Amino acid sequence: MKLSIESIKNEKDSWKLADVTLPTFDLETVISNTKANPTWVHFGAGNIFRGFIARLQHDLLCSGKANTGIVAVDTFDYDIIDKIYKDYDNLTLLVLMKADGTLEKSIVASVTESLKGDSKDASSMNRLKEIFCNPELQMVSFTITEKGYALTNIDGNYLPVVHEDIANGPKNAKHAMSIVASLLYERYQSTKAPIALVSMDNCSHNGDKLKSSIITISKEWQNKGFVDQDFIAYLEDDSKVSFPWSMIDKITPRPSEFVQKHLEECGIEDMAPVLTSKNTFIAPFVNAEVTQYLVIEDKFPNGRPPLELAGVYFTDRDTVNNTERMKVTTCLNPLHTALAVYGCLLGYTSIASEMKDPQLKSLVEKIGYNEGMAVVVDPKIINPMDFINEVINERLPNPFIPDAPQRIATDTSQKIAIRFGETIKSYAEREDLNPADLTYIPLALAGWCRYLMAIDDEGNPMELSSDPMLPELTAALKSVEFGNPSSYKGQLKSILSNPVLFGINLYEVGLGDKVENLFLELISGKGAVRKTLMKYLD
Ligand SMILES: NC(=O)c1ccc[n+]([C@@H]2O[C@H](COP(=O)([O-])OP(=O)(O)OC[C@H]3O[C@@H](n4cnc5c(N)ncnc54)[C@H](O)[C@@H]3O)[C@@H](O)[C@H]2O)c1
Ligand SMILES: O=P(O)(O)OC[C@@H](O)[C@@H](O)[C@H](O)[C@H](O)CO
Repeated sequence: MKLSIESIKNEKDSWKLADVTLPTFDLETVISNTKANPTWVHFGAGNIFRGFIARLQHDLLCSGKANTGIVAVDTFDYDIIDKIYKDYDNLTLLVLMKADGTLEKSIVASVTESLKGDSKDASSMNRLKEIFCNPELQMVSFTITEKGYALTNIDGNYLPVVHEDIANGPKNAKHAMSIVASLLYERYQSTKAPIALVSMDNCSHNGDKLKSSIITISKEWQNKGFVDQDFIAYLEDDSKVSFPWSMIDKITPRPSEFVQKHLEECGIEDMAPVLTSKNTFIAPFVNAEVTQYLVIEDKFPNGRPPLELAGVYFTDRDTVNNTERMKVTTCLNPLHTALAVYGCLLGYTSIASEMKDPQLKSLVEKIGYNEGMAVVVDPKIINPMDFINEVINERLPNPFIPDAPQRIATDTSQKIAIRFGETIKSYAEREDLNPADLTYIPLALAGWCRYLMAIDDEGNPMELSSDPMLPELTAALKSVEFGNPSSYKGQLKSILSNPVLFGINLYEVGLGDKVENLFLELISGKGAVRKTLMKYLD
């Protein structure tokens, strides 16, 4: 059987035999409700959206607590829409991987339409404009990766595409932020109805990041006379346009071959993953862990779906901030990035296997328990110690979650300021703490610099995961020779002093020299990465 609306309608018994739970709502009614009155649009139609966010609305639909679905949009990777959404009637086969190795399979059917945010695709863009002009639209959510919000490059100058969008005005916008700003301009011109824009990416203060990028573009358009001051006032009035903060957590790895095989053995056809031209690893199915947390600031000026009934926490901004800092800057994501860079250097392809490596396990324990926890604020709704214990003892070592350091190493330049810089800044702000006393966070940062040399610990060439800043970063390190520390003549200084990368100039807080010295140890020859880890962690 195939993943299609036709099949889930007509081959119910076969799906049951394959142990796949089917939607219990009337799909055609929900599709037509959403066509007429769309309430929720999501930008960034990738794995976490399909495996977590879409499932929440699906659950509300199944329990009769909602009657519209989600419109999924991609402004960046159109292959996802063509090959994964359109070809499978917007359905997702979700496979949750339990700690005992069993797989829980279901079909998520809450996505009723999938569109390309592509100025060359007039029909998609017209439909998007129509949706944004509909006063029923309540929320627009985002999982477009950290780099999706960035308007500037490593030097703080606008990216070429942003320059173009500013010059061209709201028509023909290309960057995700300009596309959204142009759609908001349509809404402003037509109904001025309120709306919430909810970033669900792993960025600190993600709502502010989204707001700042949208307002920056809009103000540039105002300077050029494309939009009026009242549009800016509309965006800045949070009773009209709100940008709630959020914290999202569910380890959602790239599609695994093991899961693909299992599904094919169950008789489900065409399950092969796709690596798109934009480097997205995606499949008709999504494999993810069971654990999940979503905490959202409750600021929805046009109402929202009752997602609390699907397990989402709605709370105030401070609580979201504290949960987000706990997860993204201390208890999960910094540990992930440390495992990512050292895992790649040491030839690992599995996070769970890395957790069996005594030095790597110790590294994440020291970063989390010893260094990060010192500045964590208890968010009250989730206990930080319980959370980190679950991450270190259950989630990361779970052998059934097929996560790889190579996935997590993607776009590290966009994440390092959030994952480590925030803790360093907190140390700098505290009277009783000194960033220069940190050891394991600098070891992770030096590991990333060593990773950028694209040579593994055996001295073999190593493929780097994609990252928009790789060209500049690898060029800066080009003259550093593996096995020859004397070739190091301060090539890291421009990197380590760049607040765009670390959120702070590392030399100003006494960490620049420390990272340089650790880097020298890590480049000293074959096996130097392992030797350095043993020196600091055994
Ligand atoms: N996968 C997880 O475990 C997980 C968990 C929590 C949060 N997140 C957040 O979600 C984000 C996406 O994760 P995913 O697993 O869906 O990744 P993915 O690779 O499956 O999908 C990435 C999505 O982002 C879009 N995108 C990428 N670069 C963009 C750009 N420059 N402009 C606009 N859109 C862009 C892609 O088109 C795609 O839709 C992460 O970066 C993270 O912030 C992921
Ligand atoms: O998704 P990214 O690229 O921000 O980061 C990679 C992982 O650290 C991340 O996806 C985690 O799996 C996730 O944050 C867990 O909730």
